[in-house]
Amino acid sequence: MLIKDAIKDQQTVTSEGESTNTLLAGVKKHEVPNIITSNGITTELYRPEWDIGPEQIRHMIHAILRPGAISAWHMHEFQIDTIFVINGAIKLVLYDDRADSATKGQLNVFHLSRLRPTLITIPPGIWHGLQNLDYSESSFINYFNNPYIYSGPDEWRLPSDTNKIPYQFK
Ligand SMILES: Cc1cn([C@H]2C[C@H](O)[C@@H](COP(=O)(O)OP(=O)(O)O[C@H]3O[C@@H](C)C(=O)[C@@H](O)[C@H]3O)O2)c(=O)[nH]c1=O
Repeated sequence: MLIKDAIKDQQTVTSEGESTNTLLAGVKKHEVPNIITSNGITTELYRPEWDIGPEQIRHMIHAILRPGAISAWHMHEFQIDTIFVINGAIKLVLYDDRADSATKGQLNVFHLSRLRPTLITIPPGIWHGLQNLDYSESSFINYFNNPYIYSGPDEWRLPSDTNKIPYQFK
């Protein structure tokens, strides 16, 4: 007889290894191949004709997270973020609180690593948080459609342990 609290796994990936998760409205995911070369690895991160990222990259940052570190929660009114993990392993959690969104109230959780190079584009209005899952520094680049405005950043925040977002980092 099963132990009372046992929970049966549901499908999480297809036979092609694709997540069965539905992306939040406007969120885009684009895997990019590593080109193995005679001297290393080359990976494209932006092409204007891809259906990912902003029309034009107008700002870019490289952010390093210390082991286990959390960077949450962020939201932008006009900035489109495109995240690519450069090294290590990072959990990216998205939460849709947009009043008119078909996916309002829903979450996306991505486990990102250089082992499966993936670009994630986050539209304005989507709350997002990241956590370094590794035991050493992990880092990501984030390229934007707007330059960072030092005098008035397009940046809204909630504490990483807020109860306003139905997700708790551990
Ligand atoms: C984003 C950014 C921050 N800064 C400064 C402002 C502040 O003193 C310091 C840290 O700022 P932040 O906490 O915003 O940077 P960071 O901790 O890297 O957070 C970033 O996380 C990702 C997920 C995002 O969504 C980005 O918009 C940004 O908020 O760096 C810049 O000088 N230029 C920039 O482009």
